[in-house]
Amino acid sequence: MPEETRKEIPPEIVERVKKLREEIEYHNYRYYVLDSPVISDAEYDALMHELRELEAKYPELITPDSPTQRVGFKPAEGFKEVPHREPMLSLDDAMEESEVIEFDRRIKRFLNLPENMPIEYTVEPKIDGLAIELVYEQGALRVGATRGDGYLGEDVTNNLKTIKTIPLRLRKFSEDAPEIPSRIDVRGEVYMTKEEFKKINEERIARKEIPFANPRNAAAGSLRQLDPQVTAKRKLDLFCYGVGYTEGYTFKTQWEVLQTLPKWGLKVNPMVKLASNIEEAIQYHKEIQRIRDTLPYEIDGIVIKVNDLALWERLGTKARSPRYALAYKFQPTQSTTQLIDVVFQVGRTGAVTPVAILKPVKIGGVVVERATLHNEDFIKNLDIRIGDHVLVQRAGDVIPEIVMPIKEKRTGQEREIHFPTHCPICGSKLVKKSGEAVWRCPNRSCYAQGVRRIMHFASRNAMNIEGLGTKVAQALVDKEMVQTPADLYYLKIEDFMKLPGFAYKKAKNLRDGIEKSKKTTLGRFLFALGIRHVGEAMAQLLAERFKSLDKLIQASMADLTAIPGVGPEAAKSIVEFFRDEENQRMIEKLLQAGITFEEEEKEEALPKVLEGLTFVFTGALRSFSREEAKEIVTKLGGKATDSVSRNVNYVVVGEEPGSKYQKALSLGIKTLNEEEFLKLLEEKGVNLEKIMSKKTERTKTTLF
Ligand SMILES: NC(=O)c1ccc[n+]([C@@H]2O[C@H](COP(=O)([O-])OP(=O)(O)OC[C@H]3O[C@@H](n4cnc5c(N)ncnc54)[C@H](O)[C@@H]3O)[C@@H](O)[C@H]2O)c1
Ligand SMILES: [Zn+2]
Repeated sequence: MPEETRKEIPPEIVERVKKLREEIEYHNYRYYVLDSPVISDAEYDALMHELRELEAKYPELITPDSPTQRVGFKPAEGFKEVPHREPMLSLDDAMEESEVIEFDRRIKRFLNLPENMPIEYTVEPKIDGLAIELVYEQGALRVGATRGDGYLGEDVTNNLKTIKTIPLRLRKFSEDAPEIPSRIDVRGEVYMTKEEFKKINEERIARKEIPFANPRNAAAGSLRQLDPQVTAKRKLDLFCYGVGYTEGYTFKTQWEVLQTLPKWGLKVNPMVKLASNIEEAIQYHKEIQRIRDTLPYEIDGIVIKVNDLALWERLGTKARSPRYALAYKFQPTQSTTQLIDVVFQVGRTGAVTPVAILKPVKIGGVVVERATLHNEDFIKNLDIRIGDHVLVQRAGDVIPEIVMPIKEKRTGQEREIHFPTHCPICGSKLVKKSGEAVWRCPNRSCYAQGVRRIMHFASRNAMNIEGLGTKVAQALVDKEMVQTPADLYYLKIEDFMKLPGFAYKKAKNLRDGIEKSKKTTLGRFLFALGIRHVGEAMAQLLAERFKSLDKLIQASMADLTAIPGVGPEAAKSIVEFFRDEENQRMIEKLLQAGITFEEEEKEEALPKVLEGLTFVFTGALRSFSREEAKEIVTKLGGKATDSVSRNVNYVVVGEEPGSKYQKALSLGIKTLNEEEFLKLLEEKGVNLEKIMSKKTERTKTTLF
C-alpha cells in the first residue's frame, strides 16, 4: 500500500516540496540565526503555507525534520545550549475571523463540548519580539535562554541581566501574592521600542551598515550577542506572558498566571484581558488593531489562549504548536519587490524627493507602486541601485517607504542612482543647506513649485477654492497667468476662458470660487501661504495666539518660540518667510485683492461643563495639537495636567502615546481615544463645531 501511494505522487511535487524546504531552511537561518531576513514575513508565510498544503495533500511526504514540524533554529555557534524543561513552541496563526471561529469550534469538537457552550479565553497583544525563558530557582534568576529550536535554547543570561525590567530575584510585591515557587520557568517576549529601533537604524545607516528590517530583528540581533556590553547599549524591554515548568505552585488558569507574575515583580502587558467567549476575543482584536500604531512597540496581532489550564492538558500540542492557543494576526506591513526606476519630485518648498517606482506589490491588501527613498544620503549610505530588490514598508498612515535593498539578490545588472544636480523641472542648480539632508530648487518661479504652491493654496483646508485642481494649476502656471497665488485674484473670466476646455460657464464658476475664497480665517490663510514647517495645526495655533496678521509678521524668534508647540525650526522659518521681500509683496497683493479674516470666537461663550475633571493628553491628536486640546479643556472649566496620578479622571491617548499611557493603564485610569474624547464633549453639550470651526481638520501631507 505505501509503495503504491508513493508512486502516485507526481515527481514535480516531490521536487517542489524539496525546493520549498531548502528555501525555508535558508530563510530560517537568515531570520533566526543572522537576524537579517531577505524576504518579508508575509512572503515567508506564503512559502510555509504552500509547503503545508502540499504536505496535507500528500501526507507521505511529511518528515519529522520538515520545517512545518519544527520550531525556529538550533542554537547558533558560540552560545551555550540550554535545554527547556518544557518545549517552547510556536503558534498557529489566523488572518481571518472565520479561522478564529473555526479554532473555537475545533476545540469544542476535540473536547466533546456542545457547540453553543462558550469557552473563556485570555487575549493578549502579540508583541513582535523574540521569545525567551527565565529560569528562577528559589526566587533567583539562574539562567535565561532564547527559544532556539524549541528544545534547546541559547544561553543569554548575562545579556538578559542588562534589561532593567528583568528581576534578578523574585519577591512578593503585594500582600495577596502567593509564595515564590521553588522553581518557575517564566516565558516572555523581549522587544525593542519603535523609537529605539528608529534611532539604532538611523545610526546604522549613517555608518553605511545594513539596517534591521524591523524591531523584531533588531531586538533579536541585540539580545543574541556574545558580548553583553553590546546588549546593554540597546534599550530592550520584556513582557512576560506565560510559564513553563513550575515546582511548588500550581496555576489553574492563564488569567491567574497573568495576574500573579506582576505580584512577583515580572512585567506583564497591561492590556491583557479575559474574554468570556470567542466573539469577545474577536472584538479585542479589533480594539487592539485600532490602537496598534499608537503603541510605543510593534505588535503583529493578538494571542488567544484557552483560559482553563486543565483544558491545555487535554488539548495537548502538535509538533510545532499547541492546540489551545492561536495567533490572530494583523495585516502585514512589509513586502519585497523590485526597484524599477527613481524619479525626482519637486515639492512646493522646492525640496527634491527621490521617489522609487516599484514593480507593483500588494502590502496588506493595497497595491504599492511608489515609495519614498527619503533623500540622497539614504540612497548613498545604503547603496541602493535601480534594479535592486528592496524591502518596502507601508505602515499606518505613513507614506510607503523603502527600508533597505536586498543585496543578496543582486545580479550585477543593477545601475547606480544619480541624484540630479539641477532641478528636473526648471534646470536651476539645486542647493543644500549645511546640516540638512534635503536638496532644494532655489528658483521661486520654478514651474513645479509654482504648480504645487497654487494647488496647496487652493486646497480644501487652505483657501478652499473650488474648481482649482492639478490640471488648472498646471495650465495657469504654464501660460504664465499666475506666478504667485496672489495673481489668482486679479484674473478675469475672459482670462480663464483661455484655459483648455474652459467655456464661459466653467470660467465663471472658477472666478466665483476664487471670489468666495476671499472670506476666510487667519488660520486657513497662514496655512495656505505654505510656510515651511507651518502645517494646519501650527497655522491655527499662530492665528489664535496672534489674532492678527500684522502682529505675527512683527513677531520675533523669541516671541514665537515662547509658544508651546512652536520649535526653533518653525520659528526661524516663519521669521524668514515674512522678512522676504517677495513674500511681503505677495501678501500685500493678496490683502489688496480683498482677503478678509472672520472674527475669532469669544471665549466667554463656552460653558464650563468640564468643571472638576482633570485630563492628561498623550500622543499626537488629529483634530488639534496637544496644546490646543489642553486649551479647550481649560476653556470648558476642566483641568489639564502633564502627569498621570490618581487624581486624573481621563487620559486621552493619541498616536504614539508615551509612557503616560502605560501608567494610566497600570493605575486603572480611564483612557479615551480621540473619538471618545470628542464624543464626551459632545455628550456634555459642547458645540464642537463652534470650537472646531477655527480648527479645521488636520490632514496628512502626502507626497503623491
Ligand atoms: N522573513 C523571514 O525570512 C522569516 C523566516 C522565519 C520566520 N519568519 C516569521 O516568523 C514568524 C514565525 O515565527 P514563530 O515560530 O516564532 O511564530 P510567531 O512569532 O508567529 O508566534 C509565536 C511567538 O509569538 C510570541 N509571542 C508574542 N506575544 C505572545 C503572547 N502574548 N503569548 C504567547 N506568545 C507570544 C512568542 O515569541 C512566540 O514564540 C512568522 O511571522 C514568520 O513570517 C520570517
Ligand atoms: Zn525648479
